[in-house]
Amino acid sequence: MMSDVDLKKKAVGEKAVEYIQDGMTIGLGSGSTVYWMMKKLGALVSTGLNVRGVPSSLRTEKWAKEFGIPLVYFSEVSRLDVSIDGADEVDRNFNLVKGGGGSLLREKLVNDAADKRIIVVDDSKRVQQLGAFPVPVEVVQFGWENTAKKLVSIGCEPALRFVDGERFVSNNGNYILDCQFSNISDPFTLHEQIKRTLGVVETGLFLNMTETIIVGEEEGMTILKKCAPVESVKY
Ligand SMILES: O=C[C@H](O)[C@H](O)[C@H](O)COP(=O)(O)O
Repeated sequence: MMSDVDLKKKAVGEKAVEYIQDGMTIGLGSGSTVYWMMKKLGALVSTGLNVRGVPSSLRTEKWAKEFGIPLVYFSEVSRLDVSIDGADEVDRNFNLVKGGGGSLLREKLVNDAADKRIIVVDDSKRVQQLGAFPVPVEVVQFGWENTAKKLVSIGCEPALRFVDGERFVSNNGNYILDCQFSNISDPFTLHEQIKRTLGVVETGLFLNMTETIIVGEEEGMTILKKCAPVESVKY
């Protein structure tokens, strides 16, 4: 049986597919919420919807192939019509923490190329202020220990990510440092500080990178849109 959280993820993932129209090129995000969007999208493709997707991770690429979603190389498209992605935290200013699954760099590249960016989350991801979830920071492997020390000096506790007892290596061949800050009052300044650190490739702070957030709740969902009234969908 599916857990309550999984039911919420499934509901918002499937809802996001309503934003997709025939002929669109779609940025396919990563993670367990996006999985449901892709499954539904695959079903629509099998009944004739004509779309193509750019995957933001190898796992997403695998799912796309499994669900029959046609893919196109990122290098072959200049813009995407829409991107649909998950997040680890969303604040009320539409800023996000992403990268819990380690796909932040490709996700940022893909989302940045989209004309419309939709985020799908369950309500446990909504926060007053970013930072309870440690900010994933992708760093080059060479000299990562020194990069980590530099990050300590800007006020965080970085932890090298391990998965199944092994050092996690991103799809780009880099390590991830999960950086716990005690308080992220200004995510924009923090992002710039981290980016200026030698050895850092990208941060999981996605700032001003979405206009629509679909939040799955117990009895429905809330659709948050920048500069538009909140929509409530009840079951
Ligand atoms: O690197 C992973 C991504 O940023 C995911 O979109 C994020 O971690 C949310 O994943 P999930 O939908 O599985 O909670």
